[in-house]
Amino acid sequence: MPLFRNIHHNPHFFTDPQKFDPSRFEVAPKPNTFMPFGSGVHACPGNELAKLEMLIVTHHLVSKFSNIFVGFCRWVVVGSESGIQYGPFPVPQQGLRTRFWKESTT
Ligand code: HEM
Repeated sequence: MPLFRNIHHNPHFFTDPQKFDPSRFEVAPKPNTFMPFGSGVHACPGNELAKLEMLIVTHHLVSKFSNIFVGFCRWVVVGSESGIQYGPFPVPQQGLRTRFWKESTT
């Protein structure tokens, strides 16, 4: 399995590769420089399911816990927002504890 993290953080392909900036993956600088789900015969078979789940979660966050027109969110990260652990994929260290709430807009 290629070291995807090394490719995604390679300074030959990306300027300031350690900076959290997902937009740099919008257009891959070269073929096979953005492989979040791997490639080849062992590429992730859960690819489409994972993307669908992320879309659904984002939909609920935006439609139930924020208002993009007024510009507010009803969620906040509780505790540390920094720190990454690799196992081997990067995830927030000790999870990303978040508080959500609902309130009346009237
Ligand atoms: C954001 C979510 C996910 C990411 C980033 C991800 C990423 C990956 C990567 C990088 C690989 C290795 C590919 C390679 O060796 O070239 C992999 C393999 C695999 N993934 Fe995922 N995956 C995700 C979600 C899922 C889900 C939801 C499932 C199943 C429901 C799944 C099942 C698998 C399986 C079974 C393999 C092994 C495939 C093989 O070795 O033939 N993954 N995944």
